[in-house]
Amino acid sequence: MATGILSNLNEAQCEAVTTAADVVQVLAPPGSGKTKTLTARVAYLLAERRLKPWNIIVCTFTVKAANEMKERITKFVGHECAKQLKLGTFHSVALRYLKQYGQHIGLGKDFGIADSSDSKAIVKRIIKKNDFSGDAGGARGRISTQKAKGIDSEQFWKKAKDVEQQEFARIYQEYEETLKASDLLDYDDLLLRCCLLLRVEPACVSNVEALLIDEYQDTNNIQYDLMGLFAQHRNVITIVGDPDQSIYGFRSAEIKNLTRMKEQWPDTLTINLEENYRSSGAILHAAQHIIEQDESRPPKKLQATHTYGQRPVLRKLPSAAAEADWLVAEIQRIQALSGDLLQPNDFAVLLRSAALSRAIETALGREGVPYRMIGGMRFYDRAEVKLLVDYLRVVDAPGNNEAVERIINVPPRRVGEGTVKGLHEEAQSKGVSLWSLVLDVVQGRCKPTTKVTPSTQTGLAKFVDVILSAQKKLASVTAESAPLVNLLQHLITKLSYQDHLKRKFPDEYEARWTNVEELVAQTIEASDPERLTAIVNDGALPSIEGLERRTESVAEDALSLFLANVTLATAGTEKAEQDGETAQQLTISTIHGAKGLEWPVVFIPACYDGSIPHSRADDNDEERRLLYVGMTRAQALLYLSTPLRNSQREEASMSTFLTQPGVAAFFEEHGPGIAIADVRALAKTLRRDCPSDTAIAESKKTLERDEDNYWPLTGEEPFEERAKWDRSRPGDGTWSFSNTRPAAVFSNATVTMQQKQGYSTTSATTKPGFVSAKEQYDDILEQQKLKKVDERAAQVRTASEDKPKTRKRQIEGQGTIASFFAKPPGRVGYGPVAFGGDNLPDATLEDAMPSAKRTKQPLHELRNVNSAPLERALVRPLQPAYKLPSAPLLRPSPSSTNMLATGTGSAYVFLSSSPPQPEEAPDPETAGAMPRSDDVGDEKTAVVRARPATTFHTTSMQIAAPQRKTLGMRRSLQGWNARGGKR
Ligand SMILES: Nc1ncnc2c1ncn2[C@@H]1O[C@H](COP(=O)(O)OP(=O)(O)OP(=O)(O)O)[C@@H](O)[C@H]1O
Repeated sequence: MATGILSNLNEAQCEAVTTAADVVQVLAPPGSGKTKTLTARVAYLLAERRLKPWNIIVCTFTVKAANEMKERITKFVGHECAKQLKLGTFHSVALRYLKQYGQHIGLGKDFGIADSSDSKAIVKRIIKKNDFSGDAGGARGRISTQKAKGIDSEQFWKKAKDVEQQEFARIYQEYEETLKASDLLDYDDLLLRCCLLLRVEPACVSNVEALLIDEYQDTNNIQYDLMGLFAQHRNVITIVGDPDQSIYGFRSAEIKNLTRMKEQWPDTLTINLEENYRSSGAILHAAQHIIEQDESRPPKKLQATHTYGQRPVLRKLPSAAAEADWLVAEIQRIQALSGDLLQPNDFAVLLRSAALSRAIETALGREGVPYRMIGGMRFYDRAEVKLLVDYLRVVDAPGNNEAVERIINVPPRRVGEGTVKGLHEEAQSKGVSLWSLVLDVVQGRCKPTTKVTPSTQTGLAKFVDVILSAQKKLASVTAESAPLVNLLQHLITKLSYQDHLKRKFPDEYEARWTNVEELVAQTIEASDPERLTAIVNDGALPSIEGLERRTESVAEDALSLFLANVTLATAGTEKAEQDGETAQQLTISTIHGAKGLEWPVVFIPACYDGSIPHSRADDNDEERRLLYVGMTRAQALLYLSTPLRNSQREEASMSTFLTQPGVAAFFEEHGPGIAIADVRALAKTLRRDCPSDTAIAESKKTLERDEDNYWPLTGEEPFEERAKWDRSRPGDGTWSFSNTRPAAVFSNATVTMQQKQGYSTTSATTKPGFVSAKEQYDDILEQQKLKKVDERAAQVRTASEDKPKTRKRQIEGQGTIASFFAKPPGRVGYGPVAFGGDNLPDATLEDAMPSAKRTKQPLHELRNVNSAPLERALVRPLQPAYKLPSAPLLRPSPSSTNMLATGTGSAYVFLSSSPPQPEEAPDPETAGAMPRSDDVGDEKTAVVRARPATTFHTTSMQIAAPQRKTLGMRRSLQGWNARGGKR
C-alpha cells in the first residue's frame, strides 16, 4: 500500500477508495471528506491497481480544484506520476482532445477560444446590427443554455414560436456563423465538439481505464454525455457529489444526472459518508435544520465529529451600513477575545451577490482591515494585461475579429469607432476577417467602401506593422530563444506601452505597470524550454495505434498553448487565484465562489428576502441550498445577519428561510461572549496552540467593549446613533449634544442641516416637496419606532444611573455612554471617547481630528474656536473623525499579523463607490438568467494580492496556493502575485 493512502480515512471513506465496483457514487453532505476520498481513490488506483496515470481522467469544475487535487495526489504518488494524469477542468480535458484529435471532425489545429468578453461582444454587435432589443449578457447566457441542452441554432430556429424566439434564433445563428468565420470555439463548443469527436472516433479514448469526477451535482447534460464518452471503453467511473449543494441550476446543472447515472449503469455502487469533519455541532445542526425545510429531499444522516461549540448568530441591524460596521467590529472583537488565535485569514464574508460587497468593503477599508476577494478582478481581466493578451491573440490568430477590434486603436492611432464598425461590416459582407480586409487596405490590394481618411490609413498601417512584425518575430524564434517573452517584449516596445499607460492612467500608472511586469514574468516562466517541453509532453494524450494524432511543437505552439491556458485559467467558476506571500487577509466571496472551501469564522450578511432567496431566482430550493452551502463553510463560528433596510434604504425582511418555525432556536441573537475556556475549545477544534491566559487578557484590554452590544438586538438604531441628531438649539445652525433624548428627534432645523450633510431624514413633517403615502406611512412607523426606543432608552438610563460609570457591559438596546459619539465598537481605529457627564461630551480633540493634529485640549474648550471639524466628527460618529485618504490603502507588510494594515506604501486595495459590475466569469453557463451570483468583482474595485485563506485542514485553499514553480503552465498561470490594478 502506498504510504498513508488509507490512513486518516474512516470506514466508509476507505470502502469508497478501495471498492472493486466499476461505477461508484460517493454521496455525502458538506465537510464529510468527499474530495479527500476522491483524491485517495486516484492515488489508490495508481498505487494499488497499477493503472497508468495517462490512462486516468480526473475532471473538476475549477482550475483551483484541479490544482488542489494534483497537489494532494502528488503527496501520495510523487510528482512524476501525478503530472501524467489527465487531470483538469472538463474544458481543459476537452481542449486537449480537440487539439490532438480534432482533425477527425474537421477541426483545424489553430482554432482560437472565444473567451466570455469575445462572446459577449459578438452578441452585442449582432443585437445592435439587427436593431433587436434585449441585453447581450442575457442572450449570451441563453445561447449557452441551449448549447448545454444540446440544442443547436437550427433546431432552435425550427422550434421558434413567436417573434421574440425568432429574434433570439437569429442572434444564435449569427453568433455561430461569426465564431465559425473567425475560427473560434466558445466554452460550450469545447465540450460539444469533444462529444462529437468521441462519438465519431471512440478510439481516441480507448486507453482510458478510469474516470473520476468531483462536484458531480454540478454537471450539466453535455458534461454528463462527456462522462459516458470518456469512459465508454471500460466504464470505470467514480463520482463524488452532494445533491444538497447543487447551486448551479441556473447554469443548467442537472441534479437528475445522479439518477440518470444509476439508470445507465445499474450496477452503480452508492456509498454515503455521514461524518462531518469540518463544522461544530451547533453549526451543523442549524444548517441541517434549514436544508430540511425542503421536504422533497430524502432525509440524510449527518454526524458531527467536533464538539457542539458556539451557537451560530442571527443578528438584526438597522441598515446595510450598520450591518457592515457591526461585522467589522465583530471581527475585531472576536480576534481580540481569542487572544489573536484567530487571524484575518480565518474570517470569510460570503455574499449572495457581488453587489453586496460595497458597504462591507467600505467598512473594512475604514478600519484598515486587509481583505481579498475571491473573484475580484482577475489578473487577465485588468485592462493593461488584457490588451497585451489581445495583441498576442491576434498575432496567434488574426481571424479573431473581436480581439482585433479591441486593439486596433489602442494605443490611439486615429482609427475611429465608426471606421472600425464600417470596416467590420464590410469584411463580413465580403466574407473575410477584419484583419484580412485591413491588411489588404494597408497593402493597397483593396480600396474599401468604408471611408478611410489619410490619417486613418496611417493609423491602420501602424497597426498592421505591429502585428506583422510580431508574427515575424515569432516565426524566427526557437524553443531555446524564449519565444513568448521575446514576443511580448517586442510588443511592449513597439507599442511604447509604458508611455501609453503613463498617459492613460497617470494616477495608477505604477500599479498597472506592475501588472505588465507580472505578465512578462509569467511569459518568462512559460518560455522556459524545459517547461515548454514538459507542457507539451505532459499534455500529450497517449498514442492510440492506428489513430492519427497531431503532435505539438514546442517552438511553434508555445504561443497558442500559452493563450489557451490563459483563457482556460479563468474558465467555469474559476477566478485566477493568486498566491505568494502569506499576508493576513480576510476573504470576501460570493457563496457560489466559496464552494468546497472552509474557514473558521464565516459571516453571511444580507440574509433578507430578495437577497436570499434572490428576487430573480426561479427556484427557492436552490436558494436554500445556497444558504446551506454558505453555512457549512464555517468551522467554528457562523454569523448570519440582516439589515432592516437594505443599501437602497428599502425595508428588508429577514429571509424566509430563517423565519420558519423552529429556526430561531438554533441561533443566538448576538455575537458570542468568548471566555478563556472558549478560546481553549476553539484552539482544540482548530488544532492550534492556545494563546496564554496573559496574552488573551492583554489582547482583550485593547477592546473598547467586549460584548456584541452596541446595536440593539431588535435591529433599531443604537441609542448613540440617534442621540447625535438631537439639537438643543434649533435654528442657529450650530450643534449641541445631549443624551437626554427628547421625543421629537428631528426638528425642521435638523433637516436643513441633515440635508446639507447629505443625510436623509425620516421625519414626515420635514420632508420638502411631494411626499408619497408610502413615505408618510413609513415615517409614521419610523417615528413610532423611535419613540419606543426613546422610552426604553430613558428607562434604561434611569435604571443605570447608580451603576459604575466605567461599566462596559451594555444593557440590551443601548450603547455605553463611553461610545457616545464615538465610532462603532471597534478594537482599533480612533480611540474611545470619554465623557465627563450627561451633557456636553468631554471628548478630546484627538477623537475629532486627524491624528497628526492631535492635542490634549478638551473638546468643549475648543468648541468656540473652530467647531467645524468637531461637528463633522460628531455628526458622523460611524466614521473616523479624519477623512480616509483617497489614495489606495497601504499594502500590509508581510510580517504583519495584525488586522491593522501596516503598510509599505504600495497600493493593494481599491475601494469603489460605484456599483459592482458583474465579473466576466468565463461562462459557458454564467451569463444566464440569474444574477451573476458567483461574482464578487467590482470592475472598479480591484482587490489584489488575493491569496488562499489559511485553514486547518489539508483540503483547504491553503493547499491550492500554488508555489511559483514546477507544475506546468496552467499551474504557473495561477502562480503570481497580482498587483493592484483597475480597468
Ligand atoms: N476521515 C477524516 N478524518 C479527519 N478529517 C477529515 C476526514 N475526512 C475529511 N476530513 C477533513 O474534513 C474537511 C472537509 O473535507 P473535504 O473538503 O474533503 O469535504 P467535502 O465533503 O469535499 O466538503 P464540501 O462538500 O463541503 O466541499 C477537510 O478539512 C478534511 O481534511
